[in-house]
Amino acid sequence: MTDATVLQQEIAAEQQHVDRVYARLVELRRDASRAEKEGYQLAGVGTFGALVERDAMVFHAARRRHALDTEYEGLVFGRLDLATGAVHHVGRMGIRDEQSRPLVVDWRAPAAAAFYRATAAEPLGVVRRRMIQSRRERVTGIEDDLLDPEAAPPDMRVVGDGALLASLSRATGRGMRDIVATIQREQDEAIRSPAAGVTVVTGGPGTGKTAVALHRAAYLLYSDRNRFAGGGILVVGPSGVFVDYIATVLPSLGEDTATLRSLGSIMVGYDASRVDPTGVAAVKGSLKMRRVLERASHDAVPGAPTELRLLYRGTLLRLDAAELDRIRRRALPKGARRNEVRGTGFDGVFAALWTQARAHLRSLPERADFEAELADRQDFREFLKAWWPRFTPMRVLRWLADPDRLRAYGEGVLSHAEIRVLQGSFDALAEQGPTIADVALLDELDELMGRPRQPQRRSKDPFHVRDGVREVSTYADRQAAARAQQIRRDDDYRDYAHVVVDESQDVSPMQWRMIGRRGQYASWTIVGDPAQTAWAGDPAELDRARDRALGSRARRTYALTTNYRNSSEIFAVAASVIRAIMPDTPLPSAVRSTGVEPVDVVVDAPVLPAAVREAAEKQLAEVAGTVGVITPVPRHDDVAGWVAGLPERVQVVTALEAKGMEYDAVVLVEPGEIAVDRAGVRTLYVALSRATQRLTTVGTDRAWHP
Ligand SMILES: Nc1ncnc2c1ncn2[C@@H]1O[C@H](COP(=O)(O)OP(=O)(O)OP(=O)(O)O)[C@@H](O)[C@H]1O
Repeated sequence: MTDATVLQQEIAAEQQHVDRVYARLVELRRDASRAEKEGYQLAGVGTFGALVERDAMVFHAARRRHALDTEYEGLVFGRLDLATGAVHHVGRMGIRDEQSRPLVVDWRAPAAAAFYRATAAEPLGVVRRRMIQSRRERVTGIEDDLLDPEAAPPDMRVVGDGALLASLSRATGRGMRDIVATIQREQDEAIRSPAAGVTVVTGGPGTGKTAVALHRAAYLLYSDRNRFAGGGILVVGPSGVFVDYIATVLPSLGEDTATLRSLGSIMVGYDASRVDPTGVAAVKGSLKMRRVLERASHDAVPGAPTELRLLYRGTLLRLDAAELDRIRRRALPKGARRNEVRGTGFDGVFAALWTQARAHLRSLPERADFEAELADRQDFREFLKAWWPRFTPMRVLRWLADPDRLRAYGEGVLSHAEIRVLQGSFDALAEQGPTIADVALLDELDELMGRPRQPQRRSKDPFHVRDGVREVSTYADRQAAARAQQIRRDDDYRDYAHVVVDESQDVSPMQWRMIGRRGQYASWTIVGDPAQTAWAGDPAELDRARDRALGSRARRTYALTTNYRNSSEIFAVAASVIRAIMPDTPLPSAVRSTGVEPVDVVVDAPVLPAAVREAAEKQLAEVAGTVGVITPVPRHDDVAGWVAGLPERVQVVTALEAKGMEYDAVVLVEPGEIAVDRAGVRTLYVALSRATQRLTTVGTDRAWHP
């Protein structure tokens, strides 16, 4: 029998099983829909117990049906033949037949762990591991590993090779794909690490840290759904571009309950994408800023009235600047939150006016009436509003655009050089909104000042209350509400059960404080690579801030060692750049070779635009997937103009936005302008390690190359 015939026969055998699974899926879907409807009909009974039962039934049925719909594609992707003779099929979700015998084991279940972990050296009871590739319901290919030849029955067939390599060579789309079918052993160990404490995953470029972090979120949701779906999982990435890139992975695994946020959008109401130059970001990210902001949050309001003059029953009552200052300071001792003690400040004004009135006026009403009289006066109310307004964090941060205020707040905390670095960096706040680094400052101010009291927002609740039980009016409402119920949280929700921080090497000390506020009761997964950090500040301070956010929780560290993204030719260039400044940093080994060497183009400045465009066009012709054009931050808009009109597969991003991203081909513009200092060299290392197939560097200077 030829190899091709054997393969066809094995495919046909797997197809039979897959057909059974999909037939069962149709039944399960029907059952789930029926359960949803029956749940609804329980409403007619009207007892409290029945209503609660109905809520639970409809909710679970809706969730199950949703999962059955989303995990349809590639549902079964693996098979284990065990030494005991047992056979398990592994897939995106667990499915049982009518007698409750497993047809598919969920990839996160303990029984599936061997699929990812068994090796020839340590087969874990597995004789043959089979990867099943399919397109919708059709099995298209099979790849086997014979792990324990001694235990193999004589008729066992082994077909194909290189499932992992085949999957790595597929073209890159706009979003990251899930790797559920080809998770490697060292990755699996990190994914299934215990839920408690802190799991730290390190590894060089392309080692699957992001993929691991996301699959870990899915694993935690599976292993303890009540805790993690109930409390919520927050996934933090560096930029909006990155969050878009990873946004589809969890839904593709049937999970849509995690909250994804970039560092610029963790705080409610902001979605920053502007970046500061690295020197500015280093000062803004430093813990010294806490003291600077604390001073700002206690300072007098710019342009506020410096005296109060009130004509009261023919007598002038007057509080001068010194008196008002004294009242403010007394109401706002160190550590007090300005928005929360506003009432105390007003009480101070009333008290000072009362003292004066008593000294100058012979007949006076009761004090309460005196205060009521004043409070009724428009001019007095306007004074109070201007003297001690309700503060938003943005309002106070904008004060730092004033050089005198910045100098006063920074005095003795920041060096003169640091104050100079910050000067001007808050000027664009009003017009362009905050930078990513500013958002952590706003969050700190929010914490320092407390919230202005806001009118309670009426939430759109589809339920109404009947006999003390929440009710909805229509079947459609109930379905929608049942699905939305578990992900409906307060906008400013902070009590996450788990926090995943990706690209953690770029989280500044101030940003660790911002994230830490959202994970005080959480367990954590921290993923990163110190060699890729763009942080130009003090590394020891970074460690301290991270340690404080994580507290005394126990830590486990996992190191990933294989680069699955870059061809070995491309990674060799990236590696030479980082070795020049960090000779001892452990580097992963790239598993795939394409035989295509990266190209370095050096041109004169006037022809740079044409050379960049030409390089992008060439790569479009050579790869089927995405082409990333990576630029120094200040050049982004110019370069976008140079490649305007090229197909959508071409994406222009700055070297900072390229963090965590992946493209089939990369055109890297002016690498020398990125590698201006040590932090810049690390950023260049990131940019050079984004491509799976092709890399062209185009610049006016080749000195960046070690
Ligand atoms: N086990 C695997 N099977 C198939 N593909 C994988 C596997 N592990 C990682 N990959 C692929 O390798 C690429 C890199 O993965 P990922 O982006 O998670 O790496 P990373 O360590 O976060 O990289 P970086 O630090 O450079 O941002 C992705 O395309 C991912 O799908």
